[in-house]
Amino acid sequence: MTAERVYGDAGPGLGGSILSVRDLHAYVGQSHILQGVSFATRPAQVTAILGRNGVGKTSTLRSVLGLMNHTGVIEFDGRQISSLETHEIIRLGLAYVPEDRDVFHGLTVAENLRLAERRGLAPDYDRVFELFPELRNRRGQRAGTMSGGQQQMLSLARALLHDNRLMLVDEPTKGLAPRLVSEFVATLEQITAHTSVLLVEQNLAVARRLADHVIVLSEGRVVLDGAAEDVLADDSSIRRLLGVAADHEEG
Ligand SMILES: Nc1ncnc2c1ncn2[C@@H]1O[C@H](COP(=O)(O)OP(=O)(O)OP(=O)(O)O)[C@@H](O)[C@H]1O
Repeated sequence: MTAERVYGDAGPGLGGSILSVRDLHAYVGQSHILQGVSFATRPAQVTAILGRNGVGKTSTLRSVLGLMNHTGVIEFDGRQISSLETHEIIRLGLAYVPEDRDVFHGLTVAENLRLAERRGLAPDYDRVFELFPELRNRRGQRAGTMSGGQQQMLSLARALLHDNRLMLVDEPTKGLAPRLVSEFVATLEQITAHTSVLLVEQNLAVARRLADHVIVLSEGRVVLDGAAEDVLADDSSIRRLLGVAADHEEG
């Protein structure tokens, strides 16, 4: 199944793309969650996956990471990774920032960061503290006592300790107060300036600010795929598929 509308040249299997997904099917028990998802990220760009609740956005990220039962072809840097274990996939240079913020509440900021260090690689604490100066000041604080926004920063910081070819980031602004969303997006903009990102995002204003390329999922399938400015300008499709107007600004 191909997208119902493809804008420009964003078809699956695009030459030079870091991640290419073809005919991805994923299952939870008897439920057929992803029903032939195909797309390719573009080099050095932010690809946003949009869609209503439950359409399979998180399942797409989890399948790429080998965390979900799936079939199909997933290529990372030209290498087929569908049959690899998650730890092998991560080691190829893929970072995951999950929706539920993978911080250890009982551990301090410094301990959370130390646990994210990868064996044999030098962690880049300078980069992390430059992006998140507040975390330097809170090194001794238990993560569970920090605000949602601060925990989200820590979750991102854990992924940024090492260089990655691609970051998979799931709804980073979810649950953040509107005032914090804008601040957080500014930090994400700095990160996306030099790292390719596959971003799941429900907030259209955030997608508009960060995404170069957009795919829209509906019922486990890609239904729109193209340059962000083209896809997000298609008001009737956005209204139908996301339930909001394309010019709706939130947060
Ligand atoms: N572990 C699971 N057990 C049962 N159902 C699941 C599981 N994981 C996903 N699903 C179902 O698969 C469908 C897709 O879920 P997924 O989380 O991928 O959607 P989503 O687009 O990310 O939604 P949301 O925006 O709500 O996070 C949903 O109907 C969800 O209930």
